[in-house]
Formats: sequence, structure tokens, C-alpha cells
Amino acid sequence: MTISIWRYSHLTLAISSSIFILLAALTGIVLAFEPISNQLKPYAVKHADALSLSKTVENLQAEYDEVIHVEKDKNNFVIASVITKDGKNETFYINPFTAKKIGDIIEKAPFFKFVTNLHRSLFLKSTGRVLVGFISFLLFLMAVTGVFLIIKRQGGVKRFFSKMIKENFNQYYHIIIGRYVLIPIVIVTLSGVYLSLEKFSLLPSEKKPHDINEELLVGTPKIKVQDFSLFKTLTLNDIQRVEFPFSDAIEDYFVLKLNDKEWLVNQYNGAIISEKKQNLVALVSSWSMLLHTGQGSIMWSVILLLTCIAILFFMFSGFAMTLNRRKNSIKIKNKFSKDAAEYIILVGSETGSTYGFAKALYKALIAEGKSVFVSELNAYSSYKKAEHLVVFTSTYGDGEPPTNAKNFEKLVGHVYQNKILKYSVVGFGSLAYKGFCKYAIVVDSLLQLHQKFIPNLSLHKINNQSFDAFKDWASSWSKNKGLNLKIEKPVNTPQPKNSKLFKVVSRSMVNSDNSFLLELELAQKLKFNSGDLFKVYPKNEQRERLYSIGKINENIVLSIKKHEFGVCSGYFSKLKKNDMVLADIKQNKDFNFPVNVKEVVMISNGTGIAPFLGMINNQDSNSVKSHLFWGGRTKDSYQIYSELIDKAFYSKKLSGLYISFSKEESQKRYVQNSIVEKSDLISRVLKSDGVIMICGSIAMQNDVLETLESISESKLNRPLNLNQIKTDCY
Ligand SMILES: Cc1cc2nc3c(=O)[nH]c(=O)nc-3n(C[C@H](O)[C@H](O)[C@H](O)COP(=O)(O)O)c2cc1C
Repeated sequence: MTISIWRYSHLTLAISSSIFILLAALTGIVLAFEPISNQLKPYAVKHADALSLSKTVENLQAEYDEVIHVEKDKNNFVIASVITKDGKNETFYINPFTAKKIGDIIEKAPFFKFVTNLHRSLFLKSTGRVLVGFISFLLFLMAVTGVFLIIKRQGGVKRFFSKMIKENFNQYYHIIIGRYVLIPIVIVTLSGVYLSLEKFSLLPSEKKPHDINEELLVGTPKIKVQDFSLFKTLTLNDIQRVEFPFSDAIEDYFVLKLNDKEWLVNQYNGAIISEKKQNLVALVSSWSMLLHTGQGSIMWSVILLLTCIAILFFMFSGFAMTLNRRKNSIKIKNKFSKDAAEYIILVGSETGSTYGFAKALYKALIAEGKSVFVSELNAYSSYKKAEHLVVFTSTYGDGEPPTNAKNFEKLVGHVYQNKILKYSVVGFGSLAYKGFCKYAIVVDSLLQLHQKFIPNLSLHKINNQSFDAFKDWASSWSKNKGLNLKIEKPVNTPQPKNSKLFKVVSRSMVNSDNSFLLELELAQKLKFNSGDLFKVYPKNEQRERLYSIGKINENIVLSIKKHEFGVCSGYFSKLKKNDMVLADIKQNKDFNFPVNVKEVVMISNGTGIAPFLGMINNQDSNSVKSHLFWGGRTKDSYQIYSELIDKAFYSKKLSGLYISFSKEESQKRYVQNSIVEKSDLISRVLKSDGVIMICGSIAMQNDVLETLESISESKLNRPLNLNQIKTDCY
């Protein structure tokens, strides 16, 4: 069964019951405070549960003229109904050790009465109760469908609680919190349904009368009540309520309500004259009441309170995810039919973001006067005039297709194409998953085997919807087609609200690689770490530029490559000492220096070294062993970094430095060549739960990951554990 069936059921249930669930959760939050505030009242007497019934009765009989009943309320406070020495009939809380009154019975506050009515029946009496019971059941079904969604998403029951990858705040916490409040939600909903069914007498009731053993209704031997052996063995913990006999007649007896049964007890000798076990329905209903309301337990009331708050969060995050998905997946209105278009773009997308990229390509091609048709992979068909096919697809699970692509494999084998098409496949995925872009690899190989398709470009993989990586592909693809496409970023990024001023401390010369170092000072106090991102909005542009930060002596160090037409890099390359820059810092916790590890390997090429320049100069030299791999073009490329690296090396903050030059006559090697040479070091770090950080170009990242994978396979006999890899590549 696909993930979307569970998602649609989950969503349909949520939409159909949202208003009622909102009301139930809000009123539930208020009602959770009632048992909490009751429990905090000073009527609980320490160790009262351990007091014997005989002692309690003795104390009561000494204090009052007559005792009518004693009981424990839902908060476990002891209540006595008595005739006092001055002849008044009163009911109040007592201290069972002295039998003295300690307070008046708590009356339900009118506000709580109002909210309880709203929660139970929405002021609609019986109709409302049926409705609330039904909604409770829907919420239970939502919890069940949610469980299946998590299982599907996590890739199996066994991985239900395993670590999740944080791709999006709402999605991440919807699942994380969902896993924790699942059990309370199931309890609250099922108990709610049960209480509703009970109210409508829909449950079997078994009201059996007592079967009194007449032979035991005798007045001898006459024993004092406090000496009844039964009363001596029972404590207040065992008792819910004791009704005292009305008169001295032998037919009047004590009625003892225990937690699971009721006893009638001879008032003269303490013999049990009848026993009635509590039936299952009554037992379940008393538990349902306790579990649904939280009465008697502050801890459970707090859990119920948190559960109601979590339900509100689920509503918010669930709808936010749905809106986002819908926004992303707004289908493209094709100007051309499938048989009239020269370019066909087929999309495989689960949550819609890949459509954004398809739209960008569609718009750029239309602007160039091309005929284009966009559709989903499931709608693969024959295309009369098509010359070019582009497939954009995401991956889910272990190489599984997104929902709208699951029929493609079958269709591609059956549908006849009358012309040969040149194709290119772009995979959208995340390096955080084991099978990076695995479904795109499947599609690419299906097309390779097909007689009617010839490849244009090799498969291109894009991590975390990187627009820059997409632009790289689009530029190679359009060059290949002889086009000059202007690709716009799918979603506009808003202008920054919280821009801050940064002062230029120094800027290095631009080296032969067109790279330079920029050091900035903060004009105001701001907490940040190496690996966080420096966020700049170039003038007249909506799209932000992000640079990885190195933090050295509280200053920001950026390593920037000047591009020929780069607005931002051009601006930075002209900055002088004391110039001011307007920008912001974006936290990037996933790429901060790891804590609680013994060894860290940092791998970078080109300007990707910036965060590592900060990390090697900041971290405590004794606690973590750091090794730096860096790849550049020539020796000259290295000069701008050498001072900061030497400083770290000589102060023993850096344990190993491995540099490779790809364009130097004496050694033409890439960073991955040095990694292979140091495979013992890499395998040791992997084995000892160390962390490998990668920063630089996507191409370098892909090659490095392949190298690390083969080291892990050959030296440790296991696949590379991606939880040990942190990346920040562009
Ligand atoms: C539950 C889940 C599973 C994923 N599994 C993979 C995977 O196995 N391999 C991969 O490369 N990406 C995986 N991804 C990442 C998505 O493919 C990636 O975020 C993609 O850009 C989403 O595109 P879409 O919004 O068009 O579906 C997964 C994402 C999620 C939420």
C-alpha cells in the first residue's frame, strides 16, 4: 500500500473533524486544570491509605453520634457523612486519623461545569454526545493512520523510533511529537468513545442483586466493630466506600465497596454475608473515567494537558504541510498538447517541490519560443512530435518512486514511441538517505535500455533541492541543445527583516583562482558558530546568497570565489577596511562542530574551507583530534589560507593536514586521492564513531562520498553510516 493512501485517509479524517477536534482539544486543555487544581487542595492526608478500616471506624464512632457513610472521592480525599454530636447531618472531608473535619466538599466551579458541557456534548444534549463520541473515534482512526504513515515513512515497523531526518520543521515535529503522544491519544480517544457508548446504554449491563447468605444473618457472637477481623485487614487503600447500617436490625448490614467487588457485612460479627464482583463493563467504565479525565493523578492530568496541546500542534503543522504541498504542486497549465510539443518534461514528485523546478524549466523554454508539455511520470504516453525528454524525479524509501511515478516502469515497457527521443534525467533527493536519488537511477537505467531513447547528459543528482545544482544542470543541458535559457528560482525568497551591520576588518587579495578571504566584525552582539551561514541579499535580487562562516576570535571569516558576473562576489571583492555590510546570520546547527566525539575529519575543496578555518582555530586542542583535507588547483590557491592553517597546526589544534593540488605539475591529484591514501585514518574515525564533515562543491562531495563508501565497505565491511557524515555543499 502506498504512503499516499495513509496520507489521504489521515488528511480526510483531519479535515472532516477539525472544528470538533479543535473544540475538544481547547476544552480538554482547560479541563485538565480541574483535577490538577483539586489535587493541590490540602485535603490529602499523608499515609491515610495505610490506615486500617477498623481504626477509621473507631475514630469516626468516637467523634460523631452516628456515621452514615465514609468514602474516598476521585482525588483520594476521605469524605464522611455523619450526624454530629449536636444532631446535625453533615458531609465533609475528614482526616481519618482523627476523624475531624478538615474542609467542605469541593463544589465544581460554574466555569468548569460550562466547559465540561461543551466538551461532552457541545451543548447539543444527546445529539452532541453522539457527535463527540464519533469524533473521538475519528481521532483514534487518525492516530492509527498516523502510525501507518510513520511506519511507511521510516521504512518499517522496526525503524518506528529510529532517528529522523529533519527536512522541514512542521513535518519533523509532527512525527517526533506524534510518536510520544500516540499512546495517550489512543487512551483518551478510546476512553472517550467508551464513555459515550455507556451514556447511551449501548454496553451490556449486568445489574445482579446480592445473593445474601441467610444463615449468616445472626446476631452472635457479638463483636465490637473495631474488632472485626475483616475491618482490621482492610486499609483505606482497598476501600472506595463504606455504608453503615441504618438501624440495629439484623437485616441492616455494612455495605463495603472495594475496588473490584462489593461486600455486605454482618453488623454484629463482621461476617461477609454476600459478595458481588464488579463486572467488566463497570470496571472498564471506572478506568475510562479516570483515564479520560485525569482525576486523582496530577501526573496523568499533566500528560492529558500536554496531549491536548500536541493535538493543537498536529492540527497546525498538518494543515501547514498540506497547504505547502498544494502550493508546491499546483499543476502547470500546458500551452501545448502532448502530441504537439517538442519538449516533454515528466515529473515524479511526492510533496510537490520537484514541480517547482519543472515549472522553472517550462517557463524558460516557453520564453525561448519552444513547445513544451509537462506531466507526471504516471501519465507517460506516446508523443508524436517530441524530440527531447526531461525527467525530474524525487526518491522515497529505498529507491521507491514517489506516488505519481509508480506506474512509470510498467508504462515505459508498453507504450510505443514512434520517434527516437533524446533524454536527460535529473534526480532530486537527499544525501541524508541511504539510496541517494535511487529512483532517478532506476529511471535512467530504464531509459538507457529502451531502444527509443538516447541519453543527452548523464544522470544529474540534486541534494536538498539545491537551486545552484539545478542551474548547473540547466546550463549544461541548454548548452547541449544550443539554447540560452534563463532559469528563475522556483520560489521567491523574501527580503530579510533582521539585517545587521558587519564591519570589514580585512580582505585578502584575489588570488589566481579568483578567490579571496574576507574578515568581518559584528557591529552588535550575536551568537554564532563556525558552519553557520552568512546571508546576503544582493541589490534588486530576491534570492539570498549564503556563505559558510568560519568563526575566528569572534569575527566572521568568509572565503569567496569571485564570479565573472557574480553580483555578490563582485561586491565583496571591492570592499575595503571599515566598510559596512548589511547581512544576517542563519544558524546551521547541522554543520556546527560536533560535540562528544573523539575525532573529526574535515574535507573541503576551494572556498569550502571557510568553516573549517574557524573550527580548527577555535576548538579545544585537547578534547577532539581534527584532520583537515583540502583540495585546490595550485600552490598559489593555498596561500590565502596558509597563515590560519599554520596557526592551528603549530598550536596543535590540528592533528593532520592533507593537501592536494589538481593543476600543479608536480602532483595532479584531487582531495579524494588523499582520502584513499589515508584510508586507515578514515576507517579508524568511522569505526570510533567520529564525524566526517564535507564542505565545497557538489561534484567533490559526490566523489568523496563514493570514496568513503568504498573505504567503509572494504575496511569495515559495512556500508557508510550517513549519520556520521555532515555536509554543506553547493
Ligand atoms: C520520507 C522521505 C523519504 C525519503 N527518501 C529518500 C531516499 O531514499 N533517497 C533520496 O535521495 N531522497 C529521499 N528523500 C528526499 C526527497 O526525495 C527530496 O526531499 C525531494 O527533493 C522531495 O521532492 P518532492 O517534494 O518533489 O517529492 C526522502 C524524503 C522523505 C520525506
